[in-house]
Amino acid sequence: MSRIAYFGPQGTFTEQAARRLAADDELFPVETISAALTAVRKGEAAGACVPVENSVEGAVTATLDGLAEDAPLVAVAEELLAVHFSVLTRDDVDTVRTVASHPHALAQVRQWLAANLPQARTVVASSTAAAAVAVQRGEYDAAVAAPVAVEHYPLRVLATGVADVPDARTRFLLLRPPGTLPGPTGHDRTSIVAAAANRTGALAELLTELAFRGINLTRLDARPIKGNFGLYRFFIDFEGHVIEPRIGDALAALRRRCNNVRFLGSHPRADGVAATIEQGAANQDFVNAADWVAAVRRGELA
Ligand SMILES: O=C(O)C(=O)C[C@]1(C(=O)O)C=C[C@@H](O)C=C1
Repeated sequence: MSRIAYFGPQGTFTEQAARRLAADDELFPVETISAALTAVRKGEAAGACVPVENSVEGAVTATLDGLAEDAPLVAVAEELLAVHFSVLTRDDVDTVRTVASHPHALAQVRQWLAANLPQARTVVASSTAAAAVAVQRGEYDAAVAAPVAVEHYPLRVLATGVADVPDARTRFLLLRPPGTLPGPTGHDRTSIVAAAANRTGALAELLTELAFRGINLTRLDARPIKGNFGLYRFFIDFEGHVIEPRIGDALAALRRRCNNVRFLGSHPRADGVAATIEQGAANQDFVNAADWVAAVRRGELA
């Protein structure tokens, strides 16, 4: 049994994801995403569970930035959770004047808050569960939290099933130091972060390397390279596993073209969606083509 740090405190959506991703491990909460990554880098945890993207609010930037810098970590598994919230308050609150939560959570319930608690001011907390803790302490009147939070913090449930977008989902990663990769399944996702050269067409060239090999993107995010105004690094997720010839071929091309490429993992997709294979871009096509070149070099074929 190993120790896995998760973005806490107890009662976050991330804790639920960690329970599924590392069911046999000992889980411990840390206050921030950055602290979860640091725990792994310092060897205090064997892995970390953190959110990476939400279908309504997009990238969890603390996770992206944390993966691009410092010692490399790789995603070995992912989990997808449906996200709808409970609004929690204390028994002594008559009128809700302040509502606290994680910024991603507040962004997912903006319309609900405007319609149901128009008088309330929103306050940012480090996580949904941290907001529940603050309400319990009397710092704020209500928290937008995961439904399980009420099992940890004895608060009054003002509303449940709160979500502006009914099928909102958040994707979570289980991160570990580089080591053995999970095996390919046919429904994998590979993630990289790359700093394209600062010249016309550099990003287009990078994406074309993937497109040429029939590789379907599942996400593209740009984040500023801090301290270099106007320069960005690109987080690119695509279908496939690094062990596959077509993916290895694309990664080698990106490595040639980019200033910097960091591999962030290949692992099965939580939604089980199989990779799209374009005509002429199957792994066997790459193997056959390489065999043909080898035969030409040996003078056996022309
Ligand atoms: O605060 C939490 O409960 C988290 O796990 C973080 C987080 C996020 O970063 O997106 C996870 C799921 C929800 O979308 C809202 C917040």
